[in-house]
Amino acid sequence: MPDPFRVLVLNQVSASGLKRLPSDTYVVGKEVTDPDAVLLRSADMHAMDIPPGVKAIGRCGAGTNNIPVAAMSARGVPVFNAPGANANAVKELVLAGMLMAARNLAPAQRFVDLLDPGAADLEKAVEAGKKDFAGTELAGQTLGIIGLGKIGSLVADAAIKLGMNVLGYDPEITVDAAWSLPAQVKKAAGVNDVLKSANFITLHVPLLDATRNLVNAKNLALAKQGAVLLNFSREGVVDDEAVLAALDRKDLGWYVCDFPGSRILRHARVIALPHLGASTHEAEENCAVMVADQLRDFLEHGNIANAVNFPNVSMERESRFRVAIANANVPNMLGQISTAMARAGLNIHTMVNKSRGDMAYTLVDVDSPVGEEVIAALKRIGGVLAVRYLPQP
Ligand SMILES: NC(=O)C1=CN([C@@H]2O[C@H](COP(=O)(O)OP(=O)(O)OC[C@H]3O[C@@H](n4cnc5c(N)ncnc54)[C@H](O)[C@@H]3O)[C@@H](O)[C@H]2O)C=CC1
Ligand SMILES: O=C(O)C(=O)COP(=O)(O)O
Repeated sequence: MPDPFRVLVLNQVSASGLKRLPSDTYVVGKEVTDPDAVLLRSADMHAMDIPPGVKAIGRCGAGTNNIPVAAMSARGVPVFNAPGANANAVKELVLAGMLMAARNLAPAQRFVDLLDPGAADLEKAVEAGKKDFAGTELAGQTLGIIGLGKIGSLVADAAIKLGMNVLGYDPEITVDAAWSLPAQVKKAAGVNDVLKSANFITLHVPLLDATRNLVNAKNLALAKQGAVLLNFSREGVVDDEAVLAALDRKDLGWYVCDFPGSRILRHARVIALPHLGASTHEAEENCAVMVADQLRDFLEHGNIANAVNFPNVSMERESRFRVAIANANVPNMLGQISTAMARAGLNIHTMVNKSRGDMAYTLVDVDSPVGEEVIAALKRIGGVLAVRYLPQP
């Protein structure tokens, strides 16, 4: 009986997902030591000393900016995520955010909270107060969407159905995402174009060097007066100081965001939520199940689906003896790998090799057991980052 896989869990991950890792072959929990894999949501792994035995990381969500992806790539460790699994939850909260801003729901709620429940003129006070919270309807307004991936495209679809005009910008849109966009979405030339034209601007990009401070003092100066900015993306995508200045000048009407950094807390025109975008039972379950299944397929069979730093590679088992190799995407790796196997008298039954950027990944099924010396020889090949032997009973 092989040793069970050990999976360290860093956040509150849905039990439905954890159940996908059977207790006879997995030890899963928050106190697990010497883990083979880490499952998490938003815990910050940048400062963490990631144990050398970690073979995979599973982010039960979309964004991986909390994980040192480049360092994991250098170790040949895939970082899995759950594309689209929480997109509907975020879309619905974006709609809520637009409505909260358009209808002044936050100050209206505060007004009602302060009414005296015992007052004889309660109804009169309600009717007198409501004029301060009159708003606008969404239908007919223009929504600008920056980032048209899993979330952005769902937001576009919902906004069109609400009667909004939609303007989208995504310089790296995938073919699949482009196909899933409603035909009515108009293409913007850039962030400036979106800011100039939209009454509502919503951000759905990952936090990358290229997207840090994507919305800043320079482009906020172009915003339509009273425009509403929604940030369900990440804190660093927006320059908070610039937003505060734009709110104070009344250039922006509202800032709705899911990341209540210290600078924006308690501003009267900021609607801040505690990173709630993906916090629905459905999204938590979808993400955890998707990532746990991907992690299991990788740990047990070496197959890779939805790793942000690896190609998708999957191969049906054609023999009981499989070797999985992560290597740099440079010439002659396959030649060296097959030579090392041939030297040990191993016959390759079938193999698959794919690459993505600097990373390549190879699965090799051989006809007979693989000795430790072969695995050691494969590890010694320059450019090989990680080697795993995955025999089946
Ligand atoms: N508030 C919350 O709880 C949640 C926040 N998020 C955040 O939303 C982000 C997006 O999530 P998904 O839509 O699922 O990811 P996705 O990967 O499907 O879409 C991201 C899109 O952004 C585009 N993009 C990249 N750089 C861009 C740029 N400079 N300008 C315009 N577009 C650019 C990409 O081409 C891609 O189409 C995540 O990376 C995460 O940071 C995601 C889920 C929940
Ligand atoms: O999926 C994402 O990128 C999110 O921001 C959701 O984060 P969470 O899983 O709720 O900690």
